Amino acid sequence: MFTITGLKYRSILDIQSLTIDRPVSCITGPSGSGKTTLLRCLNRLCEPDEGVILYNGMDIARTDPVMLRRQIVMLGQSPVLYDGTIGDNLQIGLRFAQKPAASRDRLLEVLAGVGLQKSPDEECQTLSGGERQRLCLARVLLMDAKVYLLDEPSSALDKETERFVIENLASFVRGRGKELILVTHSPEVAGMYPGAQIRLSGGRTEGYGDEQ
Ligand SMILES: Nc1ncnc2c1ncn2[C@@H]1O[C@H](COP(=O)(O)OP(=O)(O)OP(=O)(O)O)[C@@H](O)[C@H]1O
Repeated sequence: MFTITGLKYRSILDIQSLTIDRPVSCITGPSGSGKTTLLRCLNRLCEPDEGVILYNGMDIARTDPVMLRRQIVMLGQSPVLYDGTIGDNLQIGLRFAQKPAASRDRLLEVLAGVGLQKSPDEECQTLSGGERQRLCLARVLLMDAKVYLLDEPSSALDKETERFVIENLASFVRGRGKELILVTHSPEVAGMYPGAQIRLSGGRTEGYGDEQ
């Protein structure tokens, strides 16, 4: 759960009060309204000029950023794939986080969770844009974080795959007491969580869920 008070970041964000307390929340709003910036503030990739962000009651400004980002992981809009196999690309996030490597069964499980029916041994150079996006998503899910901040995770997917992936993500976080906050331009995705939309306009919140 995040509690945001008096948040200001440059001239981009000005949020007086916002509590994000649902298992799955969507940040929506026009291009340039500050959605990515808000997401980045939640794991200290952006440091606000003013205001306080509490995560489960803890002031994130007073938390070690590396420790914080182990619990609160972010997947940006243009994640990087490395040369090598699908398996290499899945394990690399764990290696960077100094976590033990995942078993082959676990790799297959996360790939299935994002609807990617590929072998971990396959090279990733030939993957399509939507397959690459899902591989990056699977890499982040392997991190076993408490909160997943996902910036347009389904932008390259067809509607059917999008629904499959987002529903799987939602049941993954709900089943394990985790949280998912995703930025989306997709009316279909936002429509799946009508009570949990944070609507941003010009860096200000227009409402969250039933608050409006
Ligand atoms: N580090 C920065 N320095 C200056 N301006 C920035 C910085 N980061 C973002 N901006 C500007 O802040 C505004 C909000 O950007 P942001 O990426 O948060 O928007 P967004 O709502 O996620 O947009 P989109 O839907 O197009 O991804 C934009 O006008 C952007 O150009």
